[in-house]
Amino acid sequence: MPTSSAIEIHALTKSYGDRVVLDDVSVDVARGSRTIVLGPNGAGKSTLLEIIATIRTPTSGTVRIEGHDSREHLRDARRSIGLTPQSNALDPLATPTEIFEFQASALGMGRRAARVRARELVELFGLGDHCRKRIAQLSGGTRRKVDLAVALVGEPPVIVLDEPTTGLDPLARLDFWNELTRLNDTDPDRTLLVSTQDLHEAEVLATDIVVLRDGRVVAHDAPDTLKGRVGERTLTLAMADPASAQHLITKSRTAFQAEARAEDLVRLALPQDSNVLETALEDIGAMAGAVREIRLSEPSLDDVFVALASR
Ligand SMILES: Nc1ncnc2c1ncn2[C@@H]1O[C@H](COP(=O)(O)OP(=O)(O)OP(=O)(O)O)[C@@H](O)[C@H]1O
Repeated sequence: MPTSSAIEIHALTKSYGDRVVLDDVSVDVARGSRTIVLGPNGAGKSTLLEIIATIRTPTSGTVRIEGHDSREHLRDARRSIGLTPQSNALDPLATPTEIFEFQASALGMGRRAARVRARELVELFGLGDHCRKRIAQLSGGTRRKVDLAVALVGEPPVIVLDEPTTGLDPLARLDFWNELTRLNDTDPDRTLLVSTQDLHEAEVLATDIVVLRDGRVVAHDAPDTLKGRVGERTLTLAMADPASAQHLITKSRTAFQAEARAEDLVRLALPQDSNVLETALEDIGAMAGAVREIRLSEPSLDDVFVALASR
């Protein structure tokens, strides 16, 4: 019976000589998720992704891709996965169409099927104007799209991307993120596993986050759950005067507290999944004229990273 995990990693270890780079890593990546791997430089992100993509071998442990053990059933595991590597590895003198057709042939497609697939990918990624230019003539953002398209030639259900938007300008990044979410939205069973150093990228894309530190998994959860673990959502109100602040603290059914830095400020901690906010807003509504400003702040992935990824 198929499991709900697209990737199952069990007791994975990778050592180079005495140096342990991945230390007993066990993670299940949910099918259809966009799972982001975070961690400081040298944490082992690329090593983990490359082992999953079957281009490095582990020292011990197992990886299953869509149920295929990557040692015992390497061909099936490879067919289930597409990798967009960290650095741009495309032939600068080839055109996107040539690259797609070459990759399709390498996957065993006949010439006609390869041509059809190349045309589909040009269409899918809006590469019409670029498909006959050489890679060296394309912008960084367009090259990254070609990298992603290459990973998709064989329509694998799992796509692995190692730091996909490094070096792209903000608009090209936005465009690339749209492509990634679209891929996932159009096929809810398609799984994306992405490593990044960019916490904004993680914020935009992640349905799940894995935090690696020193080759170990120190957290694996939904972004909001991780944020809830390292901090709390807070409602802060600036009241018209200290008397109104005091009035709200005494009258509200919720636990508003005075803010030490100013007498007209009050704050309320908002636990996840509770109706404290609803109650607080009703109480605030009753004295709306006395409220100057309302601010809702949440812990961010920066807070998660600092708390979990740094030593
Ligand atoms: N072929 C190798 N031989 C020896 N050590 C290696 C080799 N490849 C990687 N390492 C070491 O393994 C550790 C993890 O490297 P890896 O590239 O997986 O980390 P990373 O989290 O992707 O880092 P970054 O964010 O800087 O890309 C690093 O200390 C690196 O020096």
